[in-house]
Amino acid sequence: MISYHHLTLATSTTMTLPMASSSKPRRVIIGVLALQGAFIEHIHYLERLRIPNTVIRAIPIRTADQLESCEALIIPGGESTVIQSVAERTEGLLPILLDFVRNPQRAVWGTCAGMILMAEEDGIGGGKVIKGRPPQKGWGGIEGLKVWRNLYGTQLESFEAHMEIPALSQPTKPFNCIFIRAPAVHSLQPKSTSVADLTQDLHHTIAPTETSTTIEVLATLPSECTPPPPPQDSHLGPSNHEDLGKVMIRQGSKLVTSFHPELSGDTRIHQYWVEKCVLGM
Ligand SMILES: NC(=O)CC[C@H](N)C(=O)O
Repeated sequence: MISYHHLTLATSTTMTLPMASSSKPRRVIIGVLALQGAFIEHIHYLERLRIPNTVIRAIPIRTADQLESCEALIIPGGESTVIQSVAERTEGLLPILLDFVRNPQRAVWGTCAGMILMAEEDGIGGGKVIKGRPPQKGWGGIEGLKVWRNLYGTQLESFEAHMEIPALSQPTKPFNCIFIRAPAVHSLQPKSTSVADLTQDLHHTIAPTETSTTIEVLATLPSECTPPPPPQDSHLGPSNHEDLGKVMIRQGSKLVTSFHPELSGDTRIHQYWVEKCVLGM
């Protein structure tokens, strides 16, 4: 089911679907925040997708105007403190970015550092505290998500976990999940919504009235891979041990993954996000 080993170069084939030729294709512009980190890989993966009757244009986002031209956004992995500080120093960008990320109608996907940035406003712990700067703030996106930066350890503790993810196409084909100084979920306690664990369920359905708010846990690491709990006396409060291994979480149009699908050689998570969160298929 799941194998776990240290990081090696990953190769795999991509999945493509035939283009339908009949009706006028839907055009969608997807932005990838390009302030720092692994943004170009996401652009390349989006360009590889083949979704019937859909034309995807993937563009790098560095300004508020560019963001406003997009329907959906990926916040890539990299270094969340650097992405935050470049966003702060880019005129007019941060307020538009925060509105975009917090708007339930906008599809947003955060990978690794991007997941950190999609935590609650006061929901980030761990990592280095930079002297003279206030604690890093989350931008929001997933309700009740608190994360702990670098809980799996340093770059040297990077690892791969081959996991079956039931929500994806070819669900029994393991996905190569690559963790690089990944954050762990400190706790996932939404105030007004429910959390559905879909890691085992191949035939799940979420009632239509709940789809916009229900939090769906789509992948969880096995217990032997989960990191040790963070300090219990931090400003985040006690962590929830059961939440630590949750590595792929969706809430309506929002998705977070603590690993790097854009380095896996496999486009199935990009396909999933575009189909379910961006196009609502
Ligand atoms: N691979 C990554 O995106 C690492 C995230 C990084 N540890 C951070 O705190 O932002």
